[in-house]
Formats: sequence, C-alpha cells, structure tokens
Amino acid sequence: MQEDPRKVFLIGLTTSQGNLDYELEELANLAKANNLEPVETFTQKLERPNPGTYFGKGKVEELGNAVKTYEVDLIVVNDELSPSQIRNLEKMTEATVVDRTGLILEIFAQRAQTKVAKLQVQLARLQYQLPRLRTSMSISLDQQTGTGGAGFTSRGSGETKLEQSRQRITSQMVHVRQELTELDKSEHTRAMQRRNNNLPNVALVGYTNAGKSTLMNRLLSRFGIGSETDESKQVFEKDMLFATLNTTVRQLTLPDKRQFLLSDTVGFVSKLPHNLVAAFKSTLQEAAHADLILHVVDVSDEHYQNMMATTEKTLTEIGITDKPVITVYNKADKASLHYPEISGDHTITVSALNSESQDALIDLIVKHIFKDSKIVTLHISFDKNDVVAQLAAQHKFITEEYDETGSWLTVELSKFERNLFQQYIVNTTSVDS
Ligand SMILES: Nc1nc2c(ncn2[C@@H]2O[C@H](COP(=O)(O)OP(=O)(O)OP(=O)(O)O)[C@@H](O)[C@H]2O)c(=O)[nH]1
Ligand SMILES: [Mg+2]
Repeated sequence: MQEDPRKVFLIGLTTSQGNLDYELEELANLAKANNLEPVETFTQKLERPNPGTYFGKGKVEELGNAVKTYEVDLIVVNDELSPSQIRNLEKMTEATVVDRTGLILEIFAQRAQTKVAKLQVQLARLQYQLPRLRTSMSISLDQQTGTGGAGFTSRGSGETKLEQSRQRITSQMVHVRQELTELDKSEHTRAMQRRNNNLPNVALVGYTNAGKSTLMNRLLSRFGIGSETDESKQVFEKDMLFATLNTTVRQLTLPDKRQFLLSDTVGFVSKLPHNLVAAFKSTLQEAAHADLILHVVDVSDEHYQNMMATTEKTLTEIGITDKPVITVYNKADKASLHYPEISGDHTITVSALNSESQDALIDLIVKHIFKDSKIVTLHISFDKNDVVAQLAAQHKFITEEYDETGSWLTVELSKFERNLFQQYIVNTTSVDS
C-alpha cells in the first residue's frame, strides 16, 4: 500500500530565459509521481542562482522559517544544484533538499523494469551521487540495487565512511558499465538484423505521457503480425510520467502487405539530466536510425507548445536533427478539436483511440516512407520461383500473368527493392501519391 504523500516545498528562480510557471507545474507533477505533495511554492527573481545557496540570503531565511511553520522537511528545487549548494541549503533550512535531477532519477529508478533500464538508471544515479556523498541525496549504498526508490530519507554518510563510499561507488560504476556494454552488444546485433531486413523504420518520440505507447498498441492490434496482435505483446501504457523506459520495436504489415518497423521509447521532460540522457543513449538509438520520426504531442495540455520545444531540444541534444518528422497532435478528443485532420505533409491531429485517426496516420506514414516507390513490371522465369515467392510475401501484385517464358508481374517497389530485383525489371512508371 502506498504511504500518505510527504509534504514538500517547491522552489525556483524567475529568469529572463526560463518559463517558471510551466517548469513549476512540471516539477509539481514530477514530485507527485514520487508520492510527494507540494504545499507551497517559493520563487525569487534572480538572473543566476546564488553560487553558495541558490536563493539569496534573505529568501533562504524566509524558507527556513516556513519549514518550521509548515512542518515540512523536504525542499524540491527546480534546477540541478551543486553539491555545496545542497549542503548549504540543508544546513540553513534544516530540511532535506532534493534537486530536479535527483527527483527525475528517483522516478526512473522506481519505473525501471527491464535489466537494461535498471542498469542505465543505476549508472546515472551513481554518477550523480559520487560528488554528493555529503548531502542527504546520498542514498544508503546498501539500497543501491537500482530496483526501487530510496526515498530521500537517509542522511549523508559520516566523514569516516566517505572515502570508502567513494570507492564502492566507483567500482560499482565500472561493473555496471561492463554489464551494459555486454547487453548493448547483443541488442546491437538484433538492431543490425532488423536493419538488414531493410524495412523502413518509424520512431515514436515525444514528451512523457503524450500517448506514444497508446498509439503503438492501437496500431499493433490492427497491423501487428501473428502473435504481435496479442495483448501480451503490447507495450505498457499508463497515465503517469515515464511509463516507458525501454525501447520496443515491432513490425507492422498493412493490408496491401507493405511492411515497416515501429518503435516506442522513453519520453522526455525539460532539463532531462545529462547523466540520464547519456545512460539512455543506446535506448534512444532506435530513433537515431529511424527513417521517419513521429513527434507525438498531447494537444490537450495547455503547455503543449513548451512540451514540443522540450522534445525538439532533447532530440537535438541526442543528435537527431535532420530526420523527416510528422507532428502528431494527439488526444484531440480531450482537446475538443476536430480529428482526424491532416494539414500539409507533416502535421496530423488525431485521437489515438479512434480508428479513423489510426488509418489517417498510417496513410500519412506510408506517403513518407514509400515516397520513392515506383510501379514496375518484372519478368521472372519459372526456374526463379523463389523470387516470386519472396515478392509475394511482401507485396500485393497489381497484375500477374503467366506464359511459357515465366511470370509477368506489376508491383510497387521501393528504390531499394528496385535495386535488389533490378535484373528482372522490364518496365518502370512513377507513382503519384
Ligand atoms: N483521451 C485520450 N487519452 C489518451 C489518448 N492517447 C493516450 N491517452 C492516455 O494518455 C495516457 C498516457 O499514455 P501513454 O501511451 O502511456 O503515454 P506515453 O507517451 O507512452 O508516455 P511515457 O511512456 O510516459 O513517455 C494513458 O492514460 C492513455 O490512455 C487519446 O488520444 N485520447
Ligand atoms: Mg510510453
């Protein structure tokens, strides 16, 4: 059973660059995801954080007084703090201080299900903890299994144990990295095999809770192959932050037999910790190799434009800059917008739950990934029946005729396939789509 939420303060700086309202709302959601209940918010207008104490002196005193009055013993900070800022703030307010990075790392730690995700989170946490052993953020190393949230309760390690702890963390980091490298190798092999299939690769990306996994599941239940339409093969979807922490790739087959791969992956949030982005780099590789990105947006959220900017920024950070993107405005049902609605080649408004929306999205995807398709006529002699079988497995023939010299087939082929079957092609016409 879940305990009662613990009361916390949120604190943040108003700068000319940031958008504090949005960031604080996001921070409140991150706190709630950690079973914390924000009771009061403190903000200060400062261009840069005070290097020693984050807030200025007067504001820190005010905060310290409020800690006593409200009997709150945990303060959540909207930015990543230096170890000394955390220490000073803790000393001056007599409360435990958690920064945004620490909070996000905790949520990831609680959500991680697969072995790879657990190791990735563990690595990011260890990297984060190493310089922070003298703050409350240092979680008892015995709890450092990467399985559950440690919950910001334990005080920092004593001075005498400090060096010991440092060494343990360092050696754990080495160990986790080794394990990840091993697992990465086998995943890399699988990814290469998938790429060798030469099916187009489409990746769902976007802010956390936008509906990526829901879209994946709805498309899978209609176009998945064989057992992939089974519920057991569905990915986890839920109304919570960071429901998905791993990457899933599935093959979809359309009624005309054309196929492509669809991947679902971890969602984004502002100021996603660098350690975490680095640790999840291999998870995000699938998007890096995509032929087409579907940027899923929860258009029913009043901050959806900020969320889009956050996603775009994160994509740039992980080096995904020059891919074709379709923006999928999702949850149109909740936003009372008309759906499905396509505007131009790169924008569609949908409800993931609605089958017309799914069809419209599929049409738009097809338009992008098969855009270099052409209708060709092939002539294949009878001793090459395996080639006919190979084509038949992935295509619906537009016409097929047989005479004493072999088969005459007209079929729509991608550029890659036209190269592959070049020797059989007798005639090519372009397709308008
Ligand atoms: N009303 C409505 N709800 C939706 C729609 N699409 C998704 N949802 C709900 O939104 C919540 C989040 O959906 P997910 O698919 O888990 O979101 P996600 O983008 O995979 O989130 P993360 O894995 O956390 O990044 C779930 O409760 C879904 O049922 C939609 O089109 N309309
Ligand atoms: Mg998801």
